[in-house]
Amino acid sequence: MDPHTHTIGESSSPTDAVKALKAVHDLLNRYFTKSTLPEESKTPELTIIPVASGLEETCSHPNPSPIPTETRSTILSTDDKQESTATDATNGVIVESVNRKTPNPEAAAPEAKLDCAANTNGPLPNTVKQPTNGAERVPEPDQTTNGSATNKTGGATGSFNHERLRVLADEISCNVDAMSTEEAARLKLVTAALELAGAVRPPQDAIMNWFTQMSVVSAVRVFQHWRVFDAIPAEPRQSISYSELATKVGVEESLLLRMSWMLTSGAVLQHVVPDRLAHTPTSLLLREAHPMGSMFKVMYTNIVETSTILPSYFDTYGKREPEGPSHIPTSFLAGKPHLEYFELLNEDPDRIKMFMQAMSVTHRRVPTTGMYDMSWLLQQAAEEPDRPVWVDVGGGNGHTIKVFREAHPKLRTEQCVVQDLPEVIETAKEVARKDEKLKGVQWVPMNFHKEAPVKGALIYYLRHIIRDYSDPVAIKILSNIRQSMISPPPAASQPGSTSTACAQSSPAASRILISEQLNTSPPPLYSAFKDYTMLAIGGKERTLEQFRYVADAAGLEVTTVYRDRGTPHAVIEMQVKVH
Ligand SMILES: C[S@@+](CC[C@H](N)C(=O)[O-])C[C@H]1O[C@@H](n2cnc3c(N)ncnc32)[C@H](O)[C@@H]1O
Repeated sequence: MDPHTHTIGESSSPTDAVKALKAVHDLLNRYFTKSTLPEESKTPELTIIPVASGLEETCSHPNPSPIPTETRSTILSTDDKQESTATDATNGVIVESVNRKTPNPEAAAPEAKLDCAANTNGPLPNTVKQPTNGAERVPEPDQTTNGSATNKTGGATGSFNHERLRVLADEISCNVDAMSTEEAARLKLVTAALELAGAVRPPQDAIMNWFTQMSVVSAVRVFQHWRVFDAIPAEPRQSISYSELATKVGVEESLLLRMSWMLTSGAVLQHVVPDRLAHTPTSLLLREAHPMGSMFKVMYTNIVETSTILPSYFDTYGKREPEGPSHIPTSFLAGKPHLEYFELLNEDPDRIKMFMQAMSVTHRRVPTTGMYDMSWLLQQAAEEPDRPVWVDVGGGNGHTIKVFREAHPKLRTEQCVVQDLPEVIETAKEVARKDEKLKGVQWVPMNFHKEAPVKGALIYYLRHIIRDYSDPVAIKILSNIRQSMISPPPAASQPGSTSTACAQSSPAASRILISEQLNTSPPPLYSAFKDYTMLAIGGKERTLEQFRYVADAAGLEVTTVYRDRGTPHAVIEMQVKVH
């Protein structure tokens, strides 16, 4: 074989991975069926905090059916002061209708009835408990994609919960066959494997593992800065010698070599015998042009760089949640504490561009469409053709509207509005001029801390907005929108409107849809990390109870929660409080 060529990911093809996992499973099974354990591994049992993961139930289904990502049937009957919950077994969305006196119009639609018998997948991993009262019932989300919690296995406490380890081994086995075709199966497998690895790792190794991860992260950031990832050939089976690469990026060869070792041993790059370097699928994502490369830089600043000033930040502002929107850890780090996070980003055109590029990867991990029942909305939009239907508050360059329009072509651009900061809108409008899919969209510059200029829209959509802010700031943003929700829609207030349909039906009440993570308390690792990154910018991820708190303080109430099954993401619907 030509030593200068190789196959990316050669050592870990899917077939090898499957064989390896099966072998691990067999080994573990043999190990667990042994009646005795070595004396030294027997440590006193410690208290284990139960955190439901849903893995146990999943395991009764070795080959779950794929979860379609589009369209969700819904709901629900809505009784006074009573919550109801249903799981759309076909499509994987959990819908909760909560605490609303007025029945939802869509609840009566026959096609909206949930048919649990149609669930051919067997019981869902996150079966929801029946409600007891309005405040208590917060069903556990499917945490299988959210990271591991070794306290379930007892590994982190120095003892082992063998039953849990068996469940994990089964989980790995259950999902091995399906993982190459089903994203949900792959995620479950990865999560179980991580938890298993964490559980069988001695505590010292766990901490040593943090050091290796810190070193990998540090070396990645330096290589990004030197543009090393862009200097390595990206074509399959290509590599570059260390000496050629050193010349290309202008770095001493011996230094480049040492830094590369961190990344080849960390499986970020691939060493090709005898003296060459090649990309892996992971390092390809870290190149300049790739959104994940931008996301890495954003996270590096918000987590790693910010961590260096967090102690002095809290010494300065007090050991409490940042109130924001200015005087937050990231602006303190930048030496410009008077700025808000987005003011800081907007100061530097390259930085805001990088941020926007980074945000585009969230669509893969964080579902945008597919959770909310759009059928009633599209029907209402047709009945009120002059009314603004979809106001995307903090909608950036219209990327989310585009995703919705692709999924729901009946959503007319003329009824869609994108609102954002004036500088963002200016650029977005320019770009959108060449984009057929955004033709007709209205672009409205605004500041959501001060106003909500479009009155009486059917939906005010806030994706990844509220979580950027503390409770007082979130309450102000929601209160501003509430003011516009209680103002009449333009069609109703404009005499001589061309709409005839409008005259036949009364305008539906405005709703707010908040699309972001819905936390549990305590959250699993992946959700906790996201909340931690929000702390750096003065924001927070919220539980349902915390959403209810900000809604109530803004004169709103949470009416329905549409929870995605595969991720901790949800759409939280709010309406103006009626009592
Ligand atoms: C985290 S991004 C979310 C973008 C988009 N909603 C999404 O889900 O991808 C936050 C957005 O809020 C906008 N924004 C920040 N501060 C704002 C303000 N005071 N008024 C209006 N928009 C603002 C930003 O420019 C940015 O587009």
